[in-house]
Amino acid sequence: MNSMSESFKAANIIPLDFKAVLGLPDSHTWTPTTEYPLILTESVPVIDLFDSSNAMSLIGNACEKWGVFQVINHGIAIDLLSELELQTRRLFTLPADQKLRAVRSSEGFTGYGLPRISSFFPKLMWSEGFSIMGSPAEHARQLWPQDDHTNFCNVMEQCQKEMMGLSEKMIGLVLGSLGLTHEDVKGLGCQAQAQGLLHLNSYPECPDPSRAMGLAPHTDSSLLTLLYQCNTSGLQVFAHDTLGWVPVDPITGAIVVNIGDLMHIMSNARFKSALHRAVVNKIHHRVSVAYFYGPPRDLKVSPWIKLTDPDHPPLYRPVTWKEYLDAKATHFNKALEVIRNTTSS
Ligand SMILES: C=C1C[C@]23C[C@@]1(O)CC[C@H]2[C@@]12CCC[C@@](C)(C(=O)O1)[C@H]2[C@@H]3C(=O)O
Ligand SMILES: O=C(O)CCC(=O)C(=O)O
Ligand SMILES: [Fe+2]
Repeated sequence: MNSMSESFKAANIIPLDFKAVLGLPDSHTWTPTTEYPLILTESVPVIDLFDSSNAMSLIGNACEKWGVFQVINHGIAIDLLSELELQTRRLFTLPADQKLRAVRSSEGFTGYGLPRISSFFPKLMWSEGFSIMGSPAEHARQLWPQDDHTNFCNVMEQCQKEMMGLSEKMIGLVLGSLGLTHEDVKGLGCQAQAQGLLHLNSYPECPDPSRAMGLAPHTDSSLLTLLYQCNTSGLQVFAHDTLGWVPVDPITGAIVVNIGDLMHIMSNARFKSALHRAVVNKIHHRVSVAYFYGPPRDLKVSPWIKLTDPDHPPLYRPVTWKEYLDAKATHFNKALEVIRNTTSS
């Protein structure tokens, strides 16, 4: 085990043992930029799903302006979200060597590791993650070989189920706001085939937050992402009109909904995927949980016919989620440009 963790360390592909360092190591020191200010006078919309009379139009406006909004009264029980936070903290507070038993393989999607976008930056991020697709039992056994991991698995499985349900509901509302029905987008909105990935994020207390980066600016590759911030601030969204970073203040029990790149493609760029980042702080160990919702494995995603006409030609060529993730792994924030039709303006 030791030799494996040593070789990963040498290649810088496993997270730091955050508890073992006192100051910010050079490997994690970013040059602070003042290029884009923090904007405290604006905030992303908060939409009450219980008030179904105008939720759809509020969602449409939020997707056009921000690509992100928060939902309340979404139907996922607060007790389950609290359990989710507890189990997430339980995992990340394990000793570093224990977490490394469940390290994500280079080709794998699941397990413990650095943010996948780390290779695009000269400095490392002040965070670690753990991805789950389907049953987490195998990784849970590696993490807790002696202890009971039933609770961890039950909570993660229940959350995946609930988040899949909420994603389906949100997709319906987002499509509706574009004037589309499930009939128009055959192949989407079918729980049996849609794919979801639950991703736990951990941002330990940081000795020098102004020179560290929790999660560097990125858009998600999904159709949409649900994010539970566990009541600790840190998420910021880039506002393209005012050119600044807007904090997404956590609201107890609220879930953040992000438009991902695949929805950007399907809406023919009417809805922009939201550029966002996570900052860290000195006092709190912040955890968050993202659920990436995507189309069925073999479905080629392309701009919806109904949203295109001679004045609005399809801007992107068809891609599967897997093909898009491959493009993202090579081109990162330029992936959307790479799949843009060359004939469109
Ligand atoms: C399905 C996925 C989306 C994601 C890559 C992944 O395979 C699993 C982790 C996801 C995540 C979480 C942190 C930010 C992000 C850009 C990354 O590096 O890994 C996203 C990826 C994404 O949306 O492209
Ligand atoms: O932790 C957060 O607030 C953001 C997480 C995120 O952007 C992600 O997991 O893709
Ligand atoms: Fe994200």
